[in-house]
Amino acid sequence: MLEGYNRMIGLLDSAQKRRGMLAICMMFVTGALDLAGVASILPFLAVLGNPDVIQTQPLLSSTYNALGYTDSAAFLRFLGVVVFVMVLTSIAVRALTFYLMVRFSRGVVLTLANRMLAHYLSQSYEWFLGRHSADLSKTVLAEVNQVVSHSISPAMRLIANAIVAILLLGLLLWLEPVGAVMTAFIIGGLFGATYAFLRKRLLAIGQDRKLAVRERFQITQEALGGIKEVKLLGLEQSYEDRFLGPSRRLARHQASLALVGEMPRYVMEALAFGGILLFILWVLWSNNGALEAVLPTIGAFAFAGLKLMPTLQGLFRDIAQIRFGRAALDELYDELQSAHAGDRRTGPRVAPMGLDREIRLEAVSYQYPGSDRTAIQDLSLSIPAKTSCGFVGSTGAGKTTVIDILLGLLRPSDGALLVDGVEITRDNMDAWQNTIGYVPQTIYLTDDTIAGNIAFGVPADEVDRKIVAKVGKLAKLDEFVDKLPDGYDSVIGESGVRLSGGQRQRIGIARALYRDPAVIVFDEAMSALDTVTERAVLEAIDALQGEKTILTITHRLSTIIHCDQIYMMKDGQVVGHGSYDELIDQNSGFRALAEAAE
Ligand SMILES: Nc1ncnc2c1ncn2[C@@H]1O[C@H](COP(=O)(O)OP(=O)(O)OP(=O)(O)O)[C@@H](O)[C@H]1O
Repeated sequence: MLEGYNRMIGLLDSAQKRRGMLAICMMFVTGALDLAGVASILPFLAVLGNPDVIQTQPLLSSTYNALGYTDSAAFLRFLGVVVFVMVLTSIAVRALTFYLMVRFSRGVVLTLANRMLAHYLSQSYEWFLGRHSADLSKTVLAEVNQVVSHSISPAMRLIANAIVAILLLGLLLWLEPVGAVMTAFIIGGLFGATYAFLRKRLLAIGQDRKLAVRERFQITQEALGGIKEVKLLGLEQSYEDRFLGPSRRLARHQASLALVGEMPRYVMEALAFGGILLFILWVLWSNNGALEAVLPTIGAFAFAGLKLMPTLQGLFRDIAQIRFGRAALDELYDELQSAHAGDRRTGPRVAPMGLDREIRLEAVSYQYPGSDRTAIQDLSLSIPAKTSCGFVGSTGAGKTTVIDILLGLLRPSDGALLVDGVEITRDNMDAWQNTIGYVPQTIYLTDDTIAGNIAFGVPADEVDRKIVAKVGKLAKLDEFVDKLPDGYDSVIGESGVRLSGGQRQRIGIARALYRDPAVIVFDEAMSALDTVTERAVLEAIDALQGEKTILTITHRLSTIIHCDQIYMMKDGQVVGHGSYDELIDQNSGFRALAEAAE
């Protein structure tokens, strides 16, 4: 339990720790005011039972005289008003505490979710290769809520309620030590035994809840992400069935937790009722049946018991919730502790380092994390500035890995990436990456205008229209855009103009060109295009020859016919190098590829 508390504190920043302390204090004040309400009943009941106590009890008689009362009925009314005001105040403070608590917990959800997302985004690209994106979404969107509602909030209530319970028990002890000790033993024993019995089970269902939530995220992402295949293969029912399993488990565990939290209440109500009856009889017997003498004690005991019951019930429910929430808390905490930060770009955009002479890979090897073989072995190559270079090879040859190394997304396990003779390290990585424009196989379009999509990531009011028009022309996008009623302001994406594959690809090229990079990487960018569209896109690329350094990886030889040099790859190594014609002459593997493509 203590370790759990330490972990929760570790998740909060210092302002939240302060606010959390304030909320706990307020919860305690609420409890204490409740207690004061109970205590204020005492004199009221005493006077109600026997008005003579006004004279015999020193505190009552001095108040009575100080306030100038002459009539005990009027004084009783005054005591009634005092009790009522106490109760009202306690209700008002309770409402304020509730508000503070809600604000605090929502605030923690907000900042923790942001912190989690920032933490993920700051991980290296390599780190993401071993992760399932549904899992990361789950932690940011669901687990943060879970940790706040089932760990942090109950833990705070627990502290405040524990103090109130101790005070209430103290009051009972003062009123009637034997009865109080018996009450503490019976109720404490009941809760203790129930918790001991359920401890392991609570932890287990908390763990399985986490797995069920993960499965739900994965199934949803799979079904909606691959909707085309799901529809074509008629997999709707199968996904619905798969989703039902974890959903049922989740519902069952939540219901179990709610039941566990409430369980002792029913037994306790029966016990408390019987206990109070027994207590009255016992107090009467020990006072020889003088009811009015013991009425205040019985009344206060009953009231304090009435308050103590929900407090202890709340304590038990919170302990059960914390146990149930432990799996999610541990996951979030470990997640924040484990992965290292450092790949995050902060501050203003660094100026591109540019490229004057060459990009060079020197004896580079790369092994994917968790893989037992090297994807790239001892690879050396040189790409002069302002030339074009193609990478070909069958699937699994290592083309993507080489490009990811050139992009600085993967760090060589051995060897180095040099740009104009300078090794690319963590320190100059931003400047190198800002030198590159990247065109992937599938262009990710946002629900924005064409101009917004070209100037991807630039705030709308900072988009440079002249550059948009210039790169649009270079990417051969202008013919299509000129026909649209709103031109570059036409909205595309989910709610706008539908685009063909070639048009998407040309938006991708314009996007890569927007920041005027010295290097452009085409990563299978033509694979999904038909040959006519490919030719049109290639014309756009041709226009860049001699201006930019162009790197292309592809399966299709037609894409790289005009490249200045081509690297043919196999099993992570270069097995052929030269111009298209040279390779056709000299490399049988390349010839076979070319023949297969015809
Ligand atoms: N994330 C990964 N984890 C482990 N091994 C990987 C990973 N990605 C690729 N590999 C392995 O590295 C080798 C090179 O893969 P790479 O993706 O670079 O080839 P490629 O030539 O680009 O293939 P394709 O044309 O199919 O994209 C392959 O053997 C592949 O199985």
